[in-house]
Amino acid sequence: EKTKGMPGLPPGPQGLPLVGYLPFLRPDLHRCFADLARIFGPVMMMKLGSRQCLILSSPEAAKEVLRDHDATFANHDITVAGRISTFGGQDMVFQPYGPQWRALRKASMRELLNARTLDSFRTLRQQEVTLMAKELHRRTGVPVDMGQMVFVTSFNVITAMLWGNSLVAEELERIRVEFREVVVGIVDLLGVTNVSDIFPILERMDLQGVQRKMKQHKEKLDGLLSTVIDRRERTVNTRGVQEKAQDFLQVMLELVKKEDPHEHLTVDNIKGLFSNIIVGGIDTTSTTIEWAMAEMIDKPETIRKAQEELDSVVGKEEIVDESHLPKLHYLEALVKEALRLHPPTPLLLPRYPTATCNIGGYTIPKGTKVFINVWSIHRDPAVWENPLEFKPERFLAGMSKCDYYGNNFNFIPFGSGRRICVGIPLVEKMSLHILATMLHCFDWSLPDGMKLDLVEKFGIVLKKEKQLVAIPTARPSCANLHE
Ligand code: HEM
Repeated sequence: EKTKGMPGLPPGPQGLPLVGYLPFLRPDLHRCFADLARIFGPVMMMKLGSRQCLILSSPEAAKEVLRDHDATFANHDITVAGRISTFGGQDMVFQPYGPQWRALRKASMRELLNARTLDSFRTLRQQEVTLMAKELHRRTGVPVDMGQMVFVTSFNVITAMLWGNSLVAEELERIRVEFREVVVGIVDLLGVTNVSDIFPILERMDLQGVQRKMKQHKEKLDGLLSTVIDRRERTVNTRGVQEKAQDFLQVMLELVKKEDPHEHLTVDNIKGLFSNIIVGGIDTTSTTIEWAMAEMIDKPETIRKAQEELDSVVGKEEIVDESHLPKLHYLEALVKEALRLHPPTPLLLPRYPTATCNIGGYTIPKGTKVFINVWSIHRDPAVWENPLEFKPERFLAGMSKCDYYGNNFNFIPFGSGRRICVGIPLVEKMSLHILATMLHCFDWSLPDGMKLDLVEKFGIVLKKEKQLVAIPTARPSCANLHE
């Protein structure tokens, strides 16, 4: 297809009139796209319903979009369910590239996710990780649902940073359980291919019930966040200005009062942002650690190497703290290798161009939905030697300079460019600290008769199909847990 002297559209599979290629897609979308890219190439286009979709599967093509044309592709594509879950798109992820997005991003970076502020929460993270280790110690010899354990720890770390201890213990416990249900529910629904997105004309009919279910989750989330905000407002009012809390919620609430449009935020902006951080940060981080543990249990020599490093850096009988993390090079390589083989967001967060442009020598019409298949880029044999093998050493040798900041397009688990994930500094600390503690304090084995599998379940977050259950056995450093 050619339009007015411009190059043609990228190649791609032919679909049917009206529905396009939709009826032929498999549920494991990342693998399905990868299989098709082997036929049509790394810049591939297909129609899904009324929507033109571009699927990019090579580092070069990703670089064109995320670096060379970053400004044109600086918007995340919002879905009907995404809009509901983010208070009408009032959050950061789905905010169009503009002043409101800038205000949210700036506030998060300045007040929460920069090195200095993150450092000020170091003790808090230590407490939560130690609590996890104590809990695991109590369960020595008993099967533990690893994903759930890490989810609770990540939740405690992140929410304590967001709103400190505004809630009394019993209330916190209740809220934590409800939050987990809501987060899991929202993440699941965000991964559903919703007919309402493909045929906007059908949105009102909500044929799969996705919108109805998402509204229920959003109502619950709204209630939970309102409780947290409400408690804070009351605490500040009764205690007076001098005693007000210094956490992220407090800073955000002050921005509500600002009149300068470059700083002003609404309460829905705060709820949307908190929803991004909780929904987008906790499940992704715990999934990463679950995959890392699963791969390591499958390849026990990796556990042995990680424990040797920990014993030498931390000391056999000491407890890991954050000052050890920069010296744990093998462990860092392990996390990177888990993120390579199992990128938590396998198709990143889809973007769209705000103007018609040229990618890979093809015309990409304005508004096209763009998927970057990071899962297939991370397994591309042209880029990675033995790509299906879990081999952390590759990040110590040839790929040692690969970081998380989207500069090397062979490895982009957090995206790249101006919409790159804001949570990277926190993920780096949390994932290493949790994993280091799990491996330094315990040996791990599978329950009798249980076979490990590494089967994925596609969704907006790529999880293990079956949760990982493993049995901890105490190592010498556990002796220090109860001091
Ligand atoms: C392993 C864990 C995580 C992974 C793999 C991940 C991945 C991603 C990806 C792929 C994007 C889109 C990037 C792009 O379009 O180029 C993103 C955006 C985002 N992430 Fe993360 N993320 C993780 C953890 C977190 C955490 C812990 C937080 C919060 C503290 C967070 C908050 C966000 C936000 C707010 C955005 C939207 C940024 C924007 O639109 O400007 N993420 N993340």
